This record gives sequence, structure tokens and C-alpha cells, in this order.
Amino acid sequence: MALPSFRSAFHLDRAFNWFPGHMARGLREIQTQLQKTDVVVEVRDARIPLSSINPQLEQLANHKDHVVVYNKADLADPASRPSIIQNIRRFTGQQQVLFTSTHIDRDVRRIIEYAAARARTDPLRYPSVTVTVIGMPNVGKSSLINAMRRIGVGKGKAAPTGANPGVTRRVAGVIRVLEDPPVYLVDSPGVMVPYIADPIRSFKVALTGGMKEDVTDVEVLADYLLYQLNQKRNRTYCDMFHLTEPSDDIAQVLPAIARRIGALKKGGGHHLDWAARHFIKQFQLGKFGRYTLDDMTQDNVEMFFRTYQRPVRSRTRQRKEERAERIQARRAKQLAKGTHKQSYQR
Ligand SMILES: Nc1nc2c(ncn2[C@@H]2O[C@H](COP(=O)(O)OP(=O)(O)OP(=O)(O)O)[C@@H](O)[C@H]2O)c(=O)[nH]1
Repeated sequence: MALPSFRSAFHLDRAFNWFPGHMARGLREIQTQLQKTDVVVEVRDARIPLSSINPQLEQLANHKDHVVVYNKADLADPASRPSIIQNIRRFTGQQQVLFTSTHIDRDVRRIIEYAAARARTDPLRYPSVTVTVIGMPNVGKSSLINAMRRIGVGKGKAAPTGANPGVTRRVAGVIRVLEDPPVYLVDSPGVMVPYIADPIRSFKVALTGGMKEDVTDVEVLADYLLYQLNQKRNRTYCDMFHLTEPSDDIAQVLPAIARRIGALKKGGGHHLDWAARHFIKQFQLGKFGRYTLDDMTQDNVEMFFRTYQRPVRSRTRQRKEERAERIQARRAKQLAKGTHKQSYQR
């Protein structure tokens, strides 16, 4: 049987963006909180090692003792780890890079140990250590804090968690995670990059659960997931949804998923949005295997770091600036004319 031909690129005309008010406020609160912080734990998603970097947070954290934690490592391709460590060190100078899964105690303990080492090596300077946990939405900050508390002091959940992004909305109070030396953690709201210009980057963030569903289009996102699976020649979805052969056409795949999960409309037809949500959820649960969506090849990483720190203007800001430029140009023109008139009159 001839293999079906797959798309060689995914074409998108728009990016998803999500930056509600609580994130702008959260960023200001984090800035204030960092003044009272000894160690910053910046949590990112191991499945999107580049796309889960928020330059605004990174800049705030860079002035501090700062450790980068790639969480959800159980869902990411382990083969990408060496290139993540190497590239992050090379392009950001960041030496402390850890990989964690909140349900693997050994991983979580390494963060506690990192913070406790400050107090152990310099107890006069650090009679206790305060750690602030920052990062993009849904990367697992609160889950990590709860895991550290469970491991460090044997206590239950203190930070609310949830499958949807944006559960934590304010910088929280301190939570003790170790008695001796005393280590305290502070949770903070996930802060998204204010404006993501690159549609593919926004799709990766959305696919890994970092965007509120309302700002996305689940069927387009499901199509992007299908594209990703086919790129990697991953056929798991065929067995899962009883497809006889792989397809690159989401219009064929979504009805098959809908039939499989019983998302059928009363008068006939399929709930394609339910099917799309189910498809995406399976990816987020790791049912298609472990994925690192960002291309970690040298060229791509270099390109990312060359452009990512440039402040990206939102469309509104861009329009305002363009308008201001037009007004200025018009005034300059009028002035030139006026000057000409004046000199003529003189
Ligand atoms: N598989 C896996 N899931 C995780 C891990 N850490 C967190 N999660 C799940 O990811 C989801 C988000 O976790 P949270 O801890 O609420 O994330 P957060 O970064 O605090 O989210 P915000 O409130 O948006 O800032 C939850 O459903 C967690 O169960 C991990 O290491 N592995």
C-alpha cells in the first residue's frame, strides 16, 4: 500500500494570544516579590523548551540566584535533553538546568536541595531561604510546590492546581517546604508572553495546555496536532480511533474520533469540537508518546535566541506607533512647506 503524502509544512495565518489583566498585575507582583527572594525557580515546559521561555520573567530572574526547571519531563522526548542543556547554557549562560516530573520524588528533591544548599554553605547570610517559583501558565509551578512540600515536610497540598491554565492568579503567601534549614516557597501566577507574533509558537503553547481554550480554535489546533503526529510518522492515532490508514486530513480524522467517543449529534452529524478537544487531551496526557515540539537543532535555537529578546509590539501598539509616525511625517512635511512659504514670504 502506498504511503499517503503528508504536508511538508503547516500554514497558519494567525497566532493565538492570551494576556489577561491578572498576568500584567502578576508580573508587577513578581517584581516586588523578587526583592524578598533568595532563589528564583523558573519553571518551563520540557515539551516546548524554547516556546515556554518568557523573556520578561527571565529578565527579572537573571538578577537573582536562578535555576531553570524543565517540568513535565515525563511527557517530553528524553533524547532532546542534552541539546536543551547545551543550548540553554550556550545562549543564555544559564548553568543550573534541571528536569523534573512532579511525581518523581528524586527530581523534585533536587530543587529543594539546590535551595537548602544556600543555607548550609552560608548560614549567616541565609538563616532561611525564600524561593519564588515563576513561569508561564500551566507549566506545573503549583504542582511542584505541592510535591516539594510533600517530600520536604510530609504535608498535603497547599497551592491550588488544575488542568486548565490560569488557576493561580496572585502571588501567594509563603509555604514551608523544609524545616532544617528552613526553606520557604512562594507561588506566583503563570505569566504569558504578552504578544506572540509567531503562529507556530502560539500553537505549541496552546497544544501543551498553556493557553485558555477560549482564545484558541480547537479544530485548527487538532489539525496542527495531526500534522505533528504525521511528521513523526506516529500512527498511534489510527489504532486509537479505528482508522484503517493514516490521514493528513483533519476533516476525515475528527469524524472518526467523534464516532469513537460517541460525540454524535441527535439529528445526525458529529460534534467536531468535542472530538478535537479529546484528540488534544490525549496528546496532553502523553497517549501518543513523549514529544518535544520545539526544534532543538543548533540553527533553530540560534535563530530563536537571536530574535526572542526583541520586544514584540502588540497589534494595538504597532498601530498606535504607526499612527504617531504618520502624524510626525505629516507635520514634518507641513513644516517643510511652511518653512518654504516663510522663506518665500521673507
Ligand atoms: N504529566 C505531568 N503533569 C504535570 C506535571 N506537573 C504538573 N502537571 C499537571 O499540569 C497541570 C497544571 O499544573 P499546575 O501546577 O496547576 O500549573 P501552574 O504552572 O501552577 O499553572 P497556572 O495556575 O496556570 O500558573 C495539572 O493538571 C498538573 O497535574 C508533571 O511533571 N507531569
